[in-house]
Amino acid sequence: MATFQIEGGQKLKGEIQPQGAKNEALQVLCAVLLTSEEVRIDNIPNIRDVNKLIDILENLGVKIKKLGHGSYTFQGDDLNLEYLESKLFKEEGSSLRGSIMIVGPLLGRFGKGYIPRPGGDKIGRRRLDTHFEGFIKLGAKFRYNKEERFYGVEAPKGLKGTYMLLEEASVTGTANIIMAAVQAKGTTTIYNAACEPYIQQLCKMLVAMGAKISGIGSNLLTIEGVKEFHGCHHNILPDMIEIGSWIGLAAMTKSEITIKNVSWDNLGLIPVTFRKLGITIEQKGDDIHIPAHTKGYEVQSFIDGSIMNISDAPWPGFTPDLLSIMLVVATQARGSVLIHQKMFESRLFFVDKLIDMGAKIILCDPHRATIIGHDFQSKLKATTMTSPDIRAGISLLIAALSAKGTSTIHNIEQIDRGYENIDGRLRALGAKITRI
Ligand SMILES: CC(=O)N[C@H]1[C@@H](OP(=O)(O)OP(=O)(O)OC[C@H]2O[C@@H](n3ccc(=O)[nH]c3=O)[C@H](O)[C@@H]2O)O[C@H](CO)[C@@H](O)[C@@H]1O
Ligand SMILES: C=C(OP(=O)(O)O)C(=O)O
Repeated sequence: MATFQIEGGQKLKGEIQPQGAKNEALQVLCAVLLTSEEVRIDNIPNIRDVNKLIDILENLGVKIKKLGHGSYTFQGDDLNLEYLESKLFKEEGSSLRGSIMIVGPLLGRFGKGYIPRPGGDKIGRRRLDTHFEGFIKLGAKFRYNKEERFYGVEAPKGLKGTYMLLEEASVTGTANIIMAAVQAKGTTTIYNAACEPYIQQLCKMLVAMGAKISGIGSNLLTIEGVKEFHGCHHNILPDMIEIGSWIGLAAMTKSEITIKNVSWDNLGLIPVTFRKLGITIEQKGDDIHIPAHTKGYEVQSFIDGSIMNISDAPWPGFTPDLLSIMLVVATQARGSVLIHQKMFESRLFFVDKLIDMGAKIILCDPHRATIIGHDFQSKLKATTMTSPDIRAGISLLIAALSAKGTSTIHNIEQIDRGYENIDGRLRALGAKITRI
């Protein structure tokens, strides 16, 4: 278990280039399984979860060439499907959430797809029903080995297009079903589809490979199945969650930071939501400039004067992955705010660490926390803590960077799951952080 030691209270300054998006990378990497031709993907982030998925693809027999930083080619022309029933796959496949998305492409191409119960953040129940209900609708037979926690779907005679209304707009579920449906016979209509930029990017890549998809960007997708998929060249968008993390970090440490090439058009409500906390976000071309908030930032109120409430919703609503960061940034705001995490039931428990550091937070229930900001009148105090999940981890790191004294964060592998060389990039901005 690795650890960060952070000397808080340093002002940071400079430019940051966001990494490629983790959640998009996990989808488009699985899409290489659709074709025997070579697929090139650029801007792949060098993070733990993505590297684990690349290892899984390699063990499945995909030929992988690294062309340069973040650029790879993949060719799945001679796959080793026996790996799917091996002990190694049961270990590797269960270590991240994104591995679930190999099932859809494999089911469509080879008539079978298996997966151990996938891992990912321990942030509450994470069901897979949407994925498997979708495959069943497309004609697959489903089986689940409870003892081994091993899922399987099979469709030896191929998949058949159909209409489906998803029970939830599941991100990985929608991606998985799309990658199966593009290979099904006939037309599939998916209503209540998730439509995050990750999904839009996946659909654009699939279209470049030969798929026929309309409704991209909406929650109603129509897919005409095709037989052949070709190679393509895909470029991953900047990671909007990482961009939000840098915005929060800049505000809370009163630092002036420019985030380069953010793909502003794909940020949805992220800038508007940070502005609700009073944070100044300047758009300069496709960059975001955060000036030093020397006088702090003031929580806005609603038109009727009622207390600010920030909550998550499926896209184009505000992403749940930035609520932990919003919460930590609110601890130094002028004013109060209610953070409502509607999707995940265990994602707010990390606030006890912030309370230890002196933050004024009332955890109302597992989904809601009220934060009474300090307006920098009182600094958070350094402490020793353990990172419970990826976004709580980065939030605790932001708290430690703004705190008085030296903090220690254990289990930073959680942060490394989604943030590329976070300590090196922070040091380049002037932070005092060591990995031990
Ligand atoms: C690898 C990956 O891409 N992970 C992302 C993906 O996870 P993932 O695809 O696993 O998450 P889902 O979209 O399936 O759902 C996440 C949670 O939200 C709940 N839910 C979902 C949809 C809905 O309409 N209503 C609802 O309440 C689900 O019950 C579940 O508890 O999407 C999540 C939700 O944006 C993000 O936090 C994760 O970072
Ligand atoms: C919840 C997240 O990731 P995962 O779905 O991979 O666990 C996240 O990225 O915030």
